[in-house]
Amino acid sequence: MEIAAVNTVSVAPQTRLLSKTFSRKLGSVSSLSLRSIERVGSARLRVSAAASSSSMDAVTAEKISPASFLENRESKKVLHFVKYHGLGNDFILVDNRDSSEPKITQEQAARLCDRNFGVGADGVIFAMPGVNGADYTMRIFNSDGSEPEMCGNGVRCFARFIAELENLQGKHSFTMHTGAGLIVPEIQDDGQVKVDMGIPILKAQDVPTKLPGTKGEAVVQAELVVDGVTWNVTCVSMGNPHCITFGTKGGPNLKVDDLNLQEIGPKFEHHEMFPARTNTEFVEVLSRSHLKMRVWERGAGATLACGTGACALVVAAVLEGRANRKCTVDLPGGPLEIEWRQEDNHIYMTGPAEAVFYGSALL
Ligand SMILES: N[C@@H](CCC[C@H](N)C(=O)O)C(=O)O
Repeated sequence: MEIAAVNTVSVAPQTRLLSKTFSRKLGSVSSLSLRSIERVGSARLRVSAAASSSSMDAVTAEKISPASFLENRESKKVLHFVKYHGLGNDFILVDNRDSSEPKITQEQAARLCDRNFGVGADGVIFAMPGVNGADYTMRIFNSDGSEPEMCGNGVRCFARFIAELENLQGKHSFTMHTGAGLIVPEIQDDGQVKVDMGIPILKAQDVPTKLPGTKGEAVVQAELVVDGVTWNVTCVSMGNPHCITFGTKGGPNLKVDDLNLQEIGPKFEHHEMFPARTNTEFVEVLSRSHLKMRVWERGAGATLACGTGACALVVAAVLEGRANRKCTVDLPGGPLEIEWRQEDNHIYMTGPAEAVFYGSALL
């Protein structure tokens, strides 16, 4: 894949996403990076030099180059996107409301997610028409191209993306169909998004894990041998599978900063006990209402945050008697507020989601 630096491209006139409101909002983002991606033919991908500007208003009338971008910008080959992140867990959001088929393939998504040869992201999210009475459908491809059932940080980004597309102001909630069923995000007055993440799944075969149940059908503080070391793990599905550990058998409580995630993460992800692979959360208990975690995500590796992971680990901490039902979870990218509510058994996650740049890719 050949990379060529090209002049910064302003795609504002071509994208319907850049409403006046959106432009104004993006304008308030400091050090905004604008990128434009162009793939020419099948093998070449061009990435513009990232432009830093203290305000969107300063990014005006830039030279548009190369010519092939101009030629193709109105054609079907152009993919317009907006990049969002939730605590550094970053996604390319695609307005797919006119079709129930994703606008790009899983292979194309993996190429766009590449941090050296593409836009760079932990995944691509498609905002699609709703099914079964839901307002919208969310589908997501991981950065390796695989398709997970759910994504917590992605839901918050999705909600903010929909609010921009539909020009919704203030507090607003809607329903989303996902691979994990119906999910209900609510945008708060302060811009944070509170999400009803539904009921955690604990039955071993539904997580799925081949580990035998230790508390009825649930896998709680079970032993898992990884690379010759016995870890204690609890398995929870939030629609997608999670393996949560607070440390090794008989070992001290985890100090998550000391972990070599790149080495240990893949060994959990591909462990034979997880037939659908797994996300893994390594957790340090700071107090009964304050937990700290690092995550190795299935299909994406070490990320700065994982919303479903934060929910799953609070469930695990409660089941293991380590924490209360309402916790602050510190992730590498920042904190999330999580509550596993006794009354309805649902988990609620509250946190931010921000737009960071928009662009176009020629496919
Ligand atoms: N980061 C996400 C989870 C994304 C999916 C995950 N990699 C999987 O394959 O299950 C989140 O915020 O929940």
